[in-house]
Amino acid sequence: MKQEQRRPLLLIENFSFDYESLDQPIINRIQFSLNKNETTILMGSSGSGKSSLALCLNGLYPDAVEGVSSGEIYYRGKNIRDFKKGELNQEIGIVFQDPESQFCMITIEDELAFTLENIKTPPSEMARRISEVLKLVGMDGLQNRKIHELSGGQKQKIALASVLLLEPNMLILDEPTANLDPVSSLEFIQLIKCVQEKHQLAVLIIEHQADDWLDIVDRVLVMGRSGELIADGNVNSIFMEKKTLLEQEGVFLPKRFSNTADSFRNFNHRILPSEDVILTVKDMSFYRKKQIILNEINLDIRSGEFIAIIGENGAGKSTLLQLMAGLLTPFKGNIYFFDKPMEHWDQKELRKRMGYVFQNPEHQFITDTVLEELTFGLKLNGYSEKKINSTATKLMREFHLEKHRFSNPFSLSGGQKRRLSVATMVDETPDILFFDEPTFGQDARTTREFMNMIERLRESGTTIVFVTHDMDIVDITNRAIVLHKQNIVYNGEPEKLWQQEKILKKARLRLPYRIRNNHEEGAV
Ligand SMILES: Nc1ncnc2c1ncn2[C@@H]1O[C@H](COP(=O)(O)OP(=O)(O)OP(=O)(O)O)[C@@H](O)[C@H]1O
Ligand SMILES: Nc1ncnc2c1ncn2[C@@H]1O[C@H](COP(=O)(O)OP(=O)(O)OP(=O)(O)O)[C@@H](O)[C@H]1O
Repeated sequence: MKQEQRRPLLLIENFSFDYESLDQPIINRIQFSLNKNETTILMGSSGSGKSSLALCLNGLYPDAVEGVSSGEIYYRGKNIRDFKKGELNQEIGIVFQDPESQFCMITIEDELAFTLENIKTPPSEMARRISEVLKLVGMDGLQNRKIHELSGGQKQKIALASVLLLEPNMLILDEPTANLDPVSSLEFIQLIKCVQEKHQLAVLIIEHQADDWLDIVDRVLVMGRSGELIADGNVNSIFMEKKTLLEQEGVFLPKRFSNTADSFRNFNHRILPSEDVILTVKDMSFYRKKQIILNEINLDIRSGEFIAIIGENGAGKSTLLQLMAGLLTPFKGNIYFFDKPMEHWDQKELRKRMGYVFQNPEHQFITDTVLEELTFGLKLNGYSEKKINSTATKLMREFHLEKHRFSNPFSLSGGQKRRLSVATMVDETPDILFFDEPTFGQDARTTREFMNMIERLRESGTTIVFVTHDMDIVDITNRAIVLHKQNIVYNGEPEKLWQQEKILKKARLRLPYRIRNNHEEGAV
């Protein structure tokens, strides 16, 4: 533990918080302090209130939401209620779970300049500061790019850059590596370590999977489902002594503390794909604004396969997924679904036979309640009310959304949104399901249940295609497809991919934990 901790930077005393729309407090009489020069990780099951707490800590809540708080929070000894509007945001920088919600300008440069203007940086210094911070987050030279045209991982890096410009004393990062490729994720953690050490920051990281953070974390806090703080201590004391409690709460134990880290390995190997090709990508190229994204791609997908599309941030994974699902049209070449060119399919029929889960769940929501979201597709397909109700009830139970039946989808927690977006696509059994990073933001229990559901879908004949950055999940698929520089650079069994050091390196991938653990030396 680092020294220099006289008065806590942030002191939280008997603090509770309720959303007016919910019948019980989300945060329940919690008490802790955060210190200068200390890195803390906050864990807890999905929906336990971690993001809500983060927003209370930097003073955005309860004012910005229909909610009520009690108890006190002090920053450097001063009650946060007594800070002027906007003052605390400079002291406590927060990178939101959904970085998109953080941006107000069109280009990267304008976004960062806007932040600098807010803190009254002289215009003559702006270009230098922007260039420096972009270099720091690995986005050098991309000043003029439009933010909405960035990949998910690139957006996350810009959100961090924007907060770093404020030079805060405390940094709150809500699932900051969720959309980063494996190597960017490790680099990001190192970046946080450097920034933390250089400025002696207090850092609070909200994460479901603590593994890669362990070396820089001083302290672990865990929120329970009842909104109480159920654990507060150092890494060893929490993950060794409170194992059972954490498992009961559905919190991921870091793999080095867990006996079940390999549990996914038993999945899927007994379900063998058939030889029947259901989808073919033929000589397909795709451009965005004259820039080539995918070049002459050829690919067959067989019925019953479980496929992972992987590669570095911005490699074109989501683009390929959307092309295969008929949501984008190739610039050149063709895509055939059951031997019929995509453009000849009737859209309604196609949507019935294919499901697509977007990287950002919010892009999928079209109604005002969870229940309506779940029944929307079923109604379109003309099912009886009885069938619609029973399917919606089953899905809400399976995805732990019963309590939120009448909640607005946009007010759900990150993990709940992700579960809802998946649930709306599995109301029937389509021929093929495309998932863009379906497991990010999930706790251990919901990830396990999700993977069980994937197995059931495969048993009933659905082909599954994932975009993922989770190499332990890639490890249990039938086939890994690696994208790099507009091309497929690997297309085959994951087991053989793990031996291709050069490909792993250039595509910024890592080995799965089981292999890293077997030969720690030289592991990627
Ligand atoms: N604006 C809101 N209005 C009403 N309820 C909300 C709102 N935001 C969050 N909630 C509810 O509060 C609870 C806690 O949400 P929060 O986002 O804080 O959880 P979390 O621990 O960060 O979850 P996750 O790990 O899934 O991101 C959830 O049940 C959620 O549905
Ligand atoms: N709407 C858009 N307009 C222009 N360019 C875009 C648009 N969406 C994505 N791009 C660019 O296309 C490239 C591929 O993006 P894509 O989202 O397919 O990458 P990805 O491999 O899924 O990345 P990530 O892992 O970060 O989600 C990136 O360079 C991205 O900046």
